[in-house]
Amino acid sequence: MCMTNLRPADKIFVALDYDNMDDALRLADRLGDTIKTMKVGLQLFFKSGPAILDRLHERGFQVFMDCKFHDIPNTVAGASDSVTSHGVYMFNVHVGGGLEMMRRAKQAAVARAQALGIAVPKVIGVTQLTSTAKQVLNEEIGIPGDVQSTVIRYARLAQEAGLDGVVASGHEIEGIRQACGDEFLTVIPGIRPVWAAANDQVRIMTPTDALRAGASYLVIGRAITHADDPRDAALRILEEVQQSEPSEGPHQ
Ligand SMILES: O=c1ccn([C@@H]2O[C@H](COP(=O)(O)O)[C@@H](O)[C@H]2O)c(=O)[nH]1
Repeated sequence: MCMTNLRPADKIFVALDYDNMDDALRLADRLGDTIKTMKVGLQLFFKSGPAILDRLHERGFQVFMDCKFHDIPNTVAGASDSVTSHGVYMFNVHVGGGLEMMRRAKQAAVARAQALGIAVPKVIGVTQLTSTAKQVLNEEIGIPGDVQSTVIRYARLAQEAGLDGVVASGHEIEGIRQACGDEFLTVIPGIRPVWAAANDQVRIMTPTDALRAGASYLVIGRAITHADDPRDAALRILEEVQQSEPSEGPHQ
């Protein structure tokens, strides 16, 4: 699928990082006429269980299940089978789990989706978290060199395993596209409009710059969810990115 044909709003995933389903659904409902995909992470999932996926699907949203599986191949295959049975649009695994783990995740997703006659979810590899700085990578995690080189190496590995794309920061989009091609998805968190706080994110980029760099999708949480008026913040972000994509005129 050519991501460049998507409307800017369809490239934005809103991170529903809430501790209860009511707040999550309230925000989703406020954005439902604009945003198509909601991201469910572990905080919300542990409180709501799979019911949150059903409630979002009933409302017509696609779901990116951000569970970041990282375990032995057999366990990740089982988890991938289970998450696929919920009809999610996308889920992710850590590239650090290795080739076999990623291959098994993808195979399990394909097998379960085919058995159910549903679309195969996009399986995405997490490279290095956007909260990770070079110093942390080198001195705590123990990987030498710059973040960009590691992210690109991980992206190549994810592609070799048959994954559909990777999670990375905006700063690595160009390198990933050069290494893995334009069809390989880049899912980009650490997105911060100039008017939003960085919080715990380190490798940040504005929505406009990330889309200009070729991001397939942007993941945006607190810039929207912690705003005084989350809907207004989402619309402001959309206005900013639409101005940077003049060719998208008819969809705006
Ligand atoms: O490297 C990563 C991987 C995942 N995330 C997730 O994205 C959102 C970002 O939220 P913000 O509030 O916009 O910072 C959050 O749910 C993370 O778990 C990430 O930030 N970085």
